[in-house]
Amino acid sequence: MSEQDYPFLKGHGTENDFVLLPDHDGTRHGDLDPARVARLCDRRAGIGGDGVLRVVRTAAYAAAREHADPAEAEWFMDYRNSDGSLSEMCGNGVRVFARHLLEEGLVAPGRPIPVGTRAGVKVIEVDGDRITVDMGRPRLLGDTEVAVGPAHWAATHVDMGNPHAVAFLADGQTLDPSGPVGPLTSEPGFDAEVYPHGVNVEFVERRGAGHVAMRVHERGSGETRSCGTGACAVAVATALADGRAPGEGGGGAGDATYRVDLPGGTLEITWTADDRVLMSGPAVVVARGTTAL
Ligand SMILES: N[C@@H](CCC[C@H](N)C(=O)O)C(=O)O
Repeated sequence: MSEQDYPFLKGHGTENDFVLLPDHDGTRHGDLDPARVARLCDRRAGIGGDGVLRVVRTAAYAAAREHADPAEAEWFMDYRNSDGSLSEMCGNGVRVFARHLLEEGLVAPGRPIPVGTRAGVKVIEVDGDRITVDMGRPRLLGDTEVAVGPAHWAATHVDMGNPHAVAFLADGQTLDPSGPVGPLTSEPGFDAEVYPHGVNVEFVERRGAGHVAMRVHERGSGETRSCGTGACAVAVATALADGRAPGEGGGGAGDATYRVDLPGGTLEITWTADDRVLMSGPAVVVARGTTAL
């Protein structure tokens, strides 16, 4: 191991995969350079990942203290997309992050784990293989439109801390890459006035009562095999369409739970009667090592 080498770990939640960089005192990585994030995430020349999770104490990182109180959340997830850009939130990432904290003995077992993010503090509970995060209140911001080539769809604008456009396929359309959604090798079209900082776009196929399937093109990472905030946005938009949204005028009488199938696995999303979104599914750390990248 040379002096430039530093530790990393690799983990994923339903195959949404991340490089974790422990930097507890915030002295090792400073403000992560986007080019270095891209090198780490490169699937041929790097470690490979949809994003990077820097593991830093909230108290040790000035940017973290703008979003989270160190007294409330000891740890901060400094998230970057694979192109090096920042995002406010990553739902699968925060579940992998909690798994890592627990495995390393950095948090007490059997207790809720608060983690600071750029979208505020999220609380995670671990029950064996299942990791559940309370994503807080979704924001429903109206209707918009997305496009892939000549095909276009009406979409629902949902903010889960980060921006999403959820498009339901028409009857007879499928998510198969041979269909109108295609292989998603480039960014879908969207309204730049609605999303000046870009957007994560979800395409949804209904599978039955309380059950949907989706594919996602993520801002800053391209098509991924899963997106936690995307699955939450999809469940919220589906509940809205089904008349199951909580609260006055929403029509819902209690919790609305959806099974969301993604290429990399299945997540269970509940929009609670008191207007919080809970996301559950597996999250694991699969490797550790050192790198000089
Ligand atoms: N995969 C993530 C979302 C990551 C951030 C997103 N690409 C953005 O730019 O907002 C998830 O699991 O939520």
